[in-house]
Amino acid sequence: MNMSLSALPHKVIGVAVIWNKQGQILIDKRRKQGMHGGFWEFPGGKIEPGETIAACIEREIIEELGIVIEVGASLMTIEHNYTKFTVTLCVHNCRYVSGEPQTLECDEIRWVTLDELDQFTFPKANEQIITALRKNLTVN
Ligand SMILES: Nc1nc2c([nH]c(=O)n2[C@H]2C[C@H](O)[C@@H](COP(=O)(O)OP(=O)(O)OP(=O)(O)O)O2)c(=O)[nH]1
Ligand SMILES: [Mg+2]
Repeated sequence: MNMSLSALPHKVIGVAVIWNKQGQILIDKRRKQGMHGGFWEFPGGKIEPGETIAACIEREIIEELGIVIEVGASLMTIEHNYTKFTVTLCVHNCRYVSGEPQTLECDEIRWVTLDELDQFTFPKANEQIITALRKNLTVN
């Protein structure tokens, strides 16, 4: 039987590319269970009804990592179809402000350089984000 994409759940996610003063980016390793368990990601999560993207990203980063950031410009918006759901990733560049990152909702946290990103496994949709960061492009 042919399932249309529209039959799948759709998630709209605010995603933070958080830069520190050393030019490193913060990534976290998702917990083992579920789809994309054990993958590395840029922190973020679902946008709640009535919430702006910036407010979502700020809230998610406090909830997941316990740190304060400043949400900056949009880097890009990505639509991606996974087998069991579809996502819109609203990716913003952000600046680290304060606090020590804590593994409140993930297994591991690292500050990495752009060159080091290859050493980590990300979900498929992230290829576009990493390419854009490397090219220092601003899309959308
Ligand atoms: N935060 C984040 N999510 C990403 C990235 N790349 C990517 O494909 N995603 C996808 C994977 C997840 O299914 C989704 C983020 O969802 P989430 O962390 O808020 O929550 P979830 O879907 O794991 O949990 P649930 O509440 O639906 O059970 O977006 C990324 O770099 N960062
Ligand atoms: Mg999340």
